[in-house]
Amino acid sequence: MTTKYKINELFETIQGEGAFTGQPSIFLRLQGCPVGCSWCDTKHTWEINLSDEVDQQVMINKTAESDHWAALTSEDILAIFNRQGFQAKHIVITGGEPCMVDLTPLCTVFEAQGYSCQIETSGTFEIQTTENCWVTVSPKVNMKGGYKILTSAMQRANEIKHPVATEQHIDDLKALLVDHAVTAKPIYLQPISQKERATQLAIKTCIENNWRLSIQVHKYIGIE
Ligand SMILES: C[S@@+](CC[C@H](N)C(=O)[O-])C[C@H]1O[C@@H](n2cnc3c(N)ncnc32)[C@H](O)[C@@H]1O
Ligand SMILES: Nc1nc2[nH]cc(C(=O)O)c2c(=O)[nH]1
Ligand code: SF4
Ligand SMILES: [Mg+2]
Repeated sequence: MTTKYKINELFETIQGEGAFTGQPSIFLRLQGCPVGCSWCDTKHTWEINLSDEVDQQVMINKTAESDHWAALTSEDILAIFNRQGFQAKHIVITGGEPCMVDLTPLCTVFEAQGYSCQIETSGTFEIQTTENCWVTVSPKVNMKGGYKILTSAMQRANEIKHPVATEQHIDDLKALLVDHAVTAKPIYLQPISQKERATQLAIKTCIENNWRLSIQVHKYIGIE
């Protein structure tokens, strides 16, 4: 049977985070995440209720965040890209937690059509995707769901992007890098929710450690 993915949002915008910041991108937001970060931007994606399934057109036409999702195959998704006239050639698969499902079939189809793929993941599930896919791991420590960061995810990561608001978050990241033997990867600090104190902490810590700053550009310029 052809795999169907539960899609909460599908839109074209500018990537606002990490190494691809500034890149026109098509975003696919998958439904479902059990990790439970208290400051999560996308709490509307957490629960998967079968009663929240909607038609693809209803999902695409959403004007506000909701927990509605549509079940789509890779081919359904490609057909929507074409119908919408999207020009971006980079696809960001996020959520929710996209790595709860095997993304290999999806990324294989996209890459065969000339797209590059990127996954945004918490690193708490096995990362199943193509070799060329860019993987952004944003490790989550001590969250409500109790999920643990996998060493395989830290090793697969092309970049590590850590949300920070307190010194504890920096200490958590340093411990993770040691525990999972991570060396020579780009490390981004991302201030949580544009808070002034978090941003100052991130700037200072980036300079001290030769890490990079990711400031969720889309929120500053008011795009999706
Ligand atoms: C919404 S998550 C979805 C993908 C995946 N579950 C994850 O956590 O990486 C996408 C990115 O947004 C970050 N994020 C979520 N809420 C945030 C917030 N309030 N401030 C800064 N970054 C946030 C996450 O850490 C992650 O890098
Ligand atoms: N513009 C834009 N860039 C993003 N980068 C990561 C996002 C996410 O929610 O995963 C995101 C998002 O929601 N919008
Ligand atoms: S892992 Fe990602 S989607 Fe899940 S709660 Fe945390 S930030 Fe939100
Ligand atoms: Mg977002």
